[in-house]
Amino acid sequence: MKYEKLDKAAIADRLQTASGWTLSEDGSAIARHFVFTDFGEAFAFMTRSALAAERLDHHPEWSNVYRHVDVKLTTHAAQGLTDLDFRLAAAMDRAAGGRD
Ligand SMILES: C[C@H](O)[C@H](O)[C@H]1CNC2=NC(N)=NC(=O)C2=N1
Repeated sequence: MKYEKLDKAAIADRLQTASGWTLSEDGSAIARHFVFTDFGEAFAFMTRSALAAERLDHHPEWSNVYRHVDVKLTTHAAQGLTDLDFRLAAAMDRAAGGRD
């Protein structure tokens, strides 16, 4: 698959509608920390996110401790951010709201 790496201006633009996500220092990834009421809610979020990731064929780097989920999104094949990262970020935001 051909991945089009976003430039600085495009990343800044996409970040405006990805509230809660922060850009890594080197600009190659976005990250968000999700907190849920308990482990069950965190894991349900991860399940919904995993299904969204499969649909997009784009996968998160993440870790889970109890009710916390740390997510980092980057496109390995492009060694930077692409449209897919922001699409997955939006899907994960919806998954956190239980709507995905
Ligand atoms: C063949 C398949 O499309 C690729 O291996 C996909 C799978 N998921 C992926 N996920 C992420 N985050 N980056 C990738 O480059 C990537 N590549």
